[in-house]
Amino acid sequence: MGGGGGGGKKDRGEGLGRALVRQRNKEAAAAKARGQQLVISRRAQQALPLESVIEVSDIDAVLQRAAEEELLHGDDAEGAAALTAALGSGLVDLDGTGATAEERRLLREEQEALHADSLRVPRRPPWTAQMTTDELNTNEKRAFLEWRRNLARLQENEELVLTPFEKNIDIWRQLWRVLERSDLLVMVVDSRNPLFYRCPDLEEYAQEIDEHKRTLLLVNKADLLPLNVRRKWADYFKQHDILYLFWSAKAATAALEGKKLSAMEESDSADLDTKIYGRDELLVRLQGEAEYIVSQKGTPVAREDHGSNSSDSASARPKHVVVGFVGYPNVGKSSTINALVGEKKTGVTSTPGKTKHFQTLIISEELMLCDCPGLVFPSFSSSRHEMVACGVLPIDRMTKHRGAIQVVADRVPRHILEQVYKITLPKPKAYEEASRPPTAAELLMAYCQSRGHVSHAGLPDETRAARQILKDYIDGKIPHFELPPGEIDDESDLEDASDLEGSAAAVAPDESDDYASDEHDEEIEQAEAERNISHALSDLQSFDLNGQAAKNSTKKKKETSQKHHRKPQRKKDRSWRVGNDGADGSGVIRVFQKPAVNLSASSTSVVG
Ligand SMILES: Nc1nc2c(ncn2[C@@H]2O[C@H](COP(=O)(O)OP(=O)(O)OP(=O)(O)O)[C@@H](O)[C@H]2O)c(=O)[nH]1
Repeated sequence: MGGGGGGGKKDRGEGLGRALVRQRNKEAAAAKARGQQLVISRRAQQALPLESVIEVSDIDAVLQRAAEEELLHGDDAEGAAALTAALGSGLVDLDGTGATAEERRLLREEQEALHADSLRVPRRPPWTAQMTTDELNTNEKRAFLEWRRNLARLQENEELVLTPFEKNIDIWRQLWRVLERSDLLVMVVDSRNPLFYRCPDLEEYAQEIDEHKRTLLLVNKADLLPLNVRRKWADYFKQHDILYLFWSAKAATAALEGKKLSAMEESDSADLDTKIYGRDELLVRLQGEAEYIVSQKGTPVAREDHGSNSSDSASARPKHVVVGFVGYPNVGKSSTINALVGEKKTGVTSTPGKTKHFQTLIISEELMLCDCPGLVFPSFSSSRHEMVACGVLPIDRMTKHRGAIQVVADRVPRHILEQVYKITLPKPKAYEEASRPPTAAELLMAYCQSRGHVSHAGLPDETRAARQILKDYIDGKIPHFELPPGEIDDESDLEDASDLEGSAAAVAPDESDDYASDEHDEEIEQAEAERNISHALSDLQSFDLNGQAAKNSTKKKKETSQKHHRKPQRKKDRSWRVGNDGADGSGVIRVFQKPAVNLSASSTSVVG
């Protein structure tokens, strides 16, 4: 694959691109060494596409954003210099050293709790329709830099490790717009670790904009979570007054194609708290919640906007309730929207950070959806490696792969890794703790050996192995999930994990892997995943974190008829994005699908 004749051209292009990147890096390094700021001309900045700026080690990008015209040269030059210095030093080394000693960990936790309030989503400064665009712009940039400065100050505290987060104001502006427009905010999270992807401050911010706005936690990828684990999370969410529901964009998409995932069969026997909602049920619920919120406000649905552009006059707008979708990259926002719309409107890939602009989709006369680009919120604790493993930082930009692989090795039982990959991992030495997880080096070595992956230098090709393993982990081929705080894994949770469709594919060594070449092709990789899934279910009877052999090895896995439901996915196709709504440059799609069953008779239940 990969378009024969284009190879040479592509190579030349990459060469030039690399040279430019190298040159920019050199300039940035030189500027940093001189303690200078890298000033980028206004024209150059305007020409830049809307790009996520997350990787803090990319000093060029950080400085580029920090060098915002007069804001850095104006009345607060001292503070700006401090910000630049802090950004250039503290944030670069995020791998942290603090988690080694127990005392250090406790101290860090204490400090994190103390500074939890400082970890905020940037607020849009107050504005009025009378303000000029320039005024608005400057105010927003100023407030944003102040936010960056506060975070940079946090970094001066040695006990705190701030994870990479979104630093492009334009991406946050997208979030501001979605927040302002939405009646109901849907925070999409990955069910395998919902708290990692939840941002409580965003919920608070929504209520600051309007006290009636509510946030619903859409616990997506629930097809990867056994029923009894969903039960535990349901209890946790209810205890903590979190409005939530379980959902699987994948299952909903399959249902649109007339197929049923095994997770949905299991869901049929679940109660309201733990069931995985279907597409129509979700639409009913979303509209019901949003209408309830609007009724609480006491305003007619064609209400005054919460602060979008003045040209977007209330009278011209239809009577929709608006549901905004937000969340980290790769949690499945686009897949969810596509499933709700009933056809492909937003691109889906396993590469985080693909959605760059928010999109508006009119589902019916009453319901409008807003899809926000994926955002990496600032947080403490989780390491950069963890963020790669959780799919929020792109694998392809990963340079130190062992750290992220260690996250996988620590979380997935040794024997599951062995079964999934049909490899044998070295046992712990006599003087080591018998239950210790494999090291990243051991896992990578065993994987490379079994596949014969050798790099140019004749060494095991760890990079290729690491990318593949991480991809399998993120896609759910390697089963894993977190339990609510305080819950302890028990065997039944683990055994149930073996019933999950799409989990734990036994990936035979002779199968080609997704990273067979640098130009990995997503369609091939998805087709490969399909082939593997069917072998996995019976192999995972003994999913057991403590390494104990599973009982019930005779229990046959349910062979589902939907194993091959997943078609190879295409790359994100954004050709449908045409025109804009005239208000803020965002695309508007009129879908006018037949609304879900009886939307008007929807429930308005609010947990808690
Ligand atoms: N198993 C499973 N995988 C899912 C589900 N929903 C999405 N995915 C996968 O998760 C990956 C990310 O999905 P997207 O819909 O592109 O995620 P996104 O949140 O829009 O990502 P950004 O564009 O980066 O913001 C893709 O590989 C999807 O196939 C689900 O319900 N179950």
